[in-house]
Amino acid sequence: MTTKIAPSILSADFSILKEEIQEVVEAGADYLHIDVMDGHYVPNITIGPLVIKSIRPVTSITFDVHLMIENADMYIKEFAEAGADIITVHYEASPHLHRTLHLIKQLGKKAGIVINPATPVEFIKPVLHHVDLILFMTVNPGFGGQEFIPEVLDKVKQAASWRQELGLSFEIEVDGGVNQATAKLCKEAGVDVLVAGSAIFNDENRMEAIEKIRNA
Ligand SMILES: O=C(CO)[C@@H](O)[C@H](O)COP(=O)(O)O
Ligand SMILES: [Fe+2]
Repeated sequence: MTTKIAPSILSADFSILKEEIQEVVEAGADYLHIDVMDGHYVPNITIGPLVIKSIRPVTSITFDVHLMIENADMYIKEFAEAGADIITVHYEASPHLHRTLHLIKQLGKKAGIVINPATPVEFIKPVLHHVDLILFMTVNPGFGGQEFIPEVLDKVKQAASWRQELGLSFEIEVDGGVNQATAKLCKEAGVDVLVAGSAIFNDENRMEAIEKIRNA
């Protein structure tokens, strides 16, 4: 199966966000990765449901919404109604994971769980049956343009092997520092979806940037 590419709009030019989105969609993106940061869970503030709602009519591409917020349960319905397709919550910020994942699914959306580079993959084993996607952060969340942390790939391999053993079908996604070189390592480890922000939006030729990562 070919690797899916999810451009992260965190690195887009927000003054022309509509055009930036249209460009990566036309260039062959599979998902649009949307980073939501609250200034509490991570030291940065980005976009909320209002922006997602306003870009929803621009494209029918899958909106992959990465929540880096505290009290996610309070806002999930709003993100679902705004147009999210996949809603991913941080293990580290979700004290009642089963409840949170159930809430996302009840709203008819795909449920994802994300763990930081230093969080052991064993911590999410109890919820593997309840997720559609596992996102492995390959940088510490908060900013684009950081350096890839290769140790995370051992966790990716472990998740891929559990998936096979348990007969599950969740997707494995990585996020942070993905470029042509690191994409190759990710693919070898068993990654299905590569998020890339700066490597795509800092390249004038978005189609070429996407293909370089996809075919790494
Ligand atoms: O969630 C995050 C950062 O917290 C990411 O989605 C970044 O937007 C990835 O950016 P690059 O590392 O690819 O530049
Ligand atoms: Fe992200």
